[in-house]
Amino acid sequence: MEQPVQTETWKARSLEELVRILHRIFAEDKVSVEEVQALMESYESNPEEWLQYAKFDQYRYTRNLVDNGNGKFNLMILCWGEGHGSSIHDHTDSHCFMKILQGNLKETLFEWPEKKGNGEMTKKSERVLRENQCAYINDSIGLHRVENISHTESAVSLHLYSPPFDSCNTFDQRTGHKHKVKMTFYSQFGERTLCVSRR
Ligand SMILES: N[C@@H](CS(=O)O)C(=O)O
Ligand SMILES: [Fe+2]
Repeated sequence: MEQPVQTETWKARSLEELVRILHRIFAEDKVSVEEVQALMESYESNPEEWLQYAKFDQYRYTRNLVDNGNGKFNLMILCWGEGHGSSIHDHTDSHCFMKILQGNLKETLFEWPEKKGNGEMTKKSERVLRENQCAYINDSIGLHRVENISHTESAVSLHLYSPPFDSCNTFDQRTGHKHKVKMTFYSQFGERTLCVSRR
């Protein structure tokens, strides 16, 4: 008889412990999506532990690297000012976990456009993610847009991507046309990333 698959249930009591357990999980050959999602959800957000990474920009959401997961994953904190949102995008064939540390974020799911892409993109669903919730998406589920729709409160989220990636496609909602974009970190390990401009 088949044994039900036993996934471990962890409780991360701090951000540091969460990172430690993630390293252990991702050192294995096979990683269970449910296990990672449950682990991330088990961490009760404590601003004292993540404030050093939470660097906001006035104009758009920021991506702040917390840990590079020994090359297996990237863990980062995203800071969303009032009204900030992402464009519709994919996740470059990676697994994407998104946990809310503060505030609420609205997630809208879209279908992949037809090959050519020549018309309004199809909305599949939308939901509001609340503090401590952890959502999951990958390219086979679809595309999404994430927004802090609040006019009075900022939002902070913790994202894990595996394998790590540094570019993705964004999509125009009206036409479905896609556009490859490079993604950057606003800060890494708590230090603001230097912008070097070359001529
Ligand atoms: N995937 C996006 C954030 S989100 O809108 O899910 C990023 O890494 O910038
Ligand atoms: Fe995303």
